[in-house]
Amino acid sequence: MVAATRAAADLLTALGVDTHTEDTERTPERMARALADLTTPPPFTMTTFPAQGYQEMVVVNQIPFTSVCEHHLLPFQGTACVAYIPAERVVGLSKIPRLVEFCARRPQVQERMTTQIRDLLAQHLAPDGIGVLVRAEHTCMSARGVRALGATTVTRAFQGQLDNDHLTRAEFLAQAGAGS
Ligand SMILES: Nc1nc2c(ncn2[C@@H]2O[C@H](COP(=O)(O)OP(=O)(O)OP(=O)(O)O)[C@@H](O)[C@H]2O)c(=O)[nH]1
Ligand SMILES: [Zn+2]
Repeated sequence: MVAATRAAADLLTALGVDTHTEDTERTPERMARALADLTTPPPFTMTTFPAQGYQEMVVVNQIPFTSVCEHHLLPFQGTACVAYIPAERVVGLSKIPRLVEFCARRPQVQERMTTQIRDLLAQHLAPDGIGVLVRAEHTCMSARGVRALGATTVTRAFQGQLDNDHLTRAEFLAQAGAGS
């Protein structure tokens, strides 16, 4: 963290921010820690169990996440809805928000985060179908630049039955609140 703290101090100084007041003398260190927290994926392991005859869609909705756009390193925040149709196994439910967090806590673009969630779930679980819908607000688009406060971006990724079967996909989109 020493190098990052020094770099943060240099950046703040270059921007004309005083880092020598009582309030701001530890700001470079806090800034370095905060940015490391936002850009370092936590460890991730998957736990699965036998499906025991369960064949219907499993939907985990309203999963909150915070990521940072790789263009401005500013946060984008929102929710993900992740669904799958089991083949042989089901996944430990908490592992789905953990998977979302694993994909979010790194410099990202929303589209790639969405497909990474799908592809990692496919790799670890091999289900019959996957649907991912991510809805987010980008502060690089609301707090600065175009200042489109309240604009939300929706991205989706599908695989297997959710990709091929329009009725199944429509059922997922209704669950994910895609129309709202
Ligand atoms: N597709 C995509 N674009 C993103 C995402 N996050 C940020 N961006 C965009 O990345 C683009 C970078 O454009 P540039 O023109 O290089 O940067 P800029 O001058 O800061 O652009 P403005 O934001 O329009 O002021 C902007 O249009 C951002 O809105 C994302 O997750 N997905
Ligand atoms: Zn951005």
